[in-house]
Amino acid sequence: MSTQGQVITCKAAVAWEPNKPLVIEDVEVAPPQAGEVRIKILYTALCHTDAYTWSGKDPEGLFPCVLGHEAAGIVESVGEGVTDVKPGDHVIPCYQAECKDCKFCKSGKTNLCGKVRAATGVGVMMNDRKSRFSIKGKPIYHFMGTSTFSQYTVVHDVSVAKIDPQAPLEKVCLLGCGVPTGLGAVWNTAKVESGSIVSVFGLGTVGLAVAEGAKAAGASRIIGIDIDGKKFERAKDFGVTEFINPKDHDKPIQQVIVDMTDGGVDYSFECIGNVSVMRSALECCHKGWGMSVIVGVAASGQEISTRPFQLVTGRVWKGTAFGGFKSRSQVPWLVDKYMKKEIKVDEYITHNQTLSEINKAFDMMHEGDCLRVVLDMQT
Ligand SMILES: NC(=O)C1=CN([C@@H]2O[C@H](COP(=O)(O)OP(=O)(O)OC[C@H]3O[C@@H](n4cnc5c(N)ncnc54)[C@H](O)[C@@H]3O)[C@@H](O)[C@H]2O)C=CC1
Ligand SMILES: N[C@@H](CCC(=O)N[C@@H](CSC=O)C(=O)NCC(=O)O)C(=O)O
Ligand SMILES: [Zn+2]
Ligand SMILES: [Zn+2]
Repeated sequence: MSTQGQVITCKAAVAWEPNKPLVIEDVEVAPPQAGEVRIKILYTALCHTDAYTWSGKDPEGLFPCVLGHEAAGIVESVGEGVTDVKPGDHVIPCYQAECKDCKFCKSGKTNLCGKVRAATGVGVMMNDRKSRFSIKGKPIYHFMGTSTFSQYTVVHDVSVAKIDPQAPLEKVCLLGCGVPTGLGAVWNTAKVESGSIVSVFGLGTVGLAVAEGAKAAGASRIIGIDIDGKKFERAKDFGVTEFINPKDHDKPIQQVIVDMTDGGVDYSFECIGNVSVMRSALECCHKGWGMSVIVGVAASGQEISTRPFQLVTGRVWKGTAFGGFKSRSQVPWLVDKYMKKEIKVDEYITHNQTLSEINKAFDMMHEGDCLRVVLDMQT
């Protein structure tokens, strides 16, 4: 029986309050309005940004909400005027939209899009500034324009990438966030050249994807820095050539790196979300040209600092959102690269769980051996 035009009642993990366990609830998901798409989510991974917002440290965090933004699914129905996808299409929801028409999209200078950001930042849909999720009439906020911890979600059409239907959704869900962010930080934001010396702070999924991207770009040395020494062995498989544990050194870590690289690295990447490490990442860069890219998301109220002289003497400080990838145009390309075995995805999945086990899955995510946990949403 078709569900088009009907309210769908399904299971979703609801964050009622910061830091309180998520609760699996029966949630009503309204039909998509004009310019919207309702997606049956089959698989979602957990990202540290979900945990960050859940913790209450995100200034944009709103409760109650349905978190989740790294997923894959199948279009169930579309609203009026939606032409780029149709029911049955395999898709990846994209928290970074791409309308191809706004000032940002047309600039050729950024992957940020202005079309729906004002609505997604406050947990509602553009059309009527309301949520499509409710429980017994009480609205539940959307999150990042994706809310993938629900068996069905509604997103804006500019936030949907249509992908190869042959691609395994239980794997390519990862191409909704962490892996593209690391690869793109190297390829799009820093534009690392062959022969470069690179340092990566934090060897979780994002940092390992930076290493993978740097290896593909032909970096001559890839220095991985992590306070958890257990991360080092696995990181070799992603391209890391040298390892430093800051706990093994008395000197500031930036000085250790400057000393071992004849003046500093060409490119550094902060993949943790720690503002003190962001400073170290900048200051380990080579005078005159070294570039540091902030990838990690820092808590509300945190600020970065350095001596301005670091920038006066030629170091460059940048940041990246979704690795600078234009989502609707380039996520399908990333899926194709995965299908051709040109990028890793499976290797980042260390755990599998189901939606009902989501709280356990978040506990796992915080364990040292975990990269990504993928949830099967339909069991
Ligand atoms: N800018 C963007 O578009 C995106 C940003 N992110 C952010 O990227 C960050 C990294 O994400 P994941 O790799 O999934 O996280 P993760 O928690 O798996 O990895 C972080 C790593 O940093 C290490 N670490 C922690 N403190 C450290 C310190 N002081 N010095 C050295 N290493 C330290 C940990 O041991 C861990 O291996 C998070 O802040 C996440 O929110 C994630 C996706 C997209
Ligand atoms: N809401 C937070 C900012 C969170 C943030 O920086 N998000 C990243 C993606 S992190 C994915 O896991 C991002 O793309 N930001 C750009 C954007 O438009 O949101 C805060 O207000 O601090
Ligand atoms: Zn993420
Ligand atoms: Zn746009």
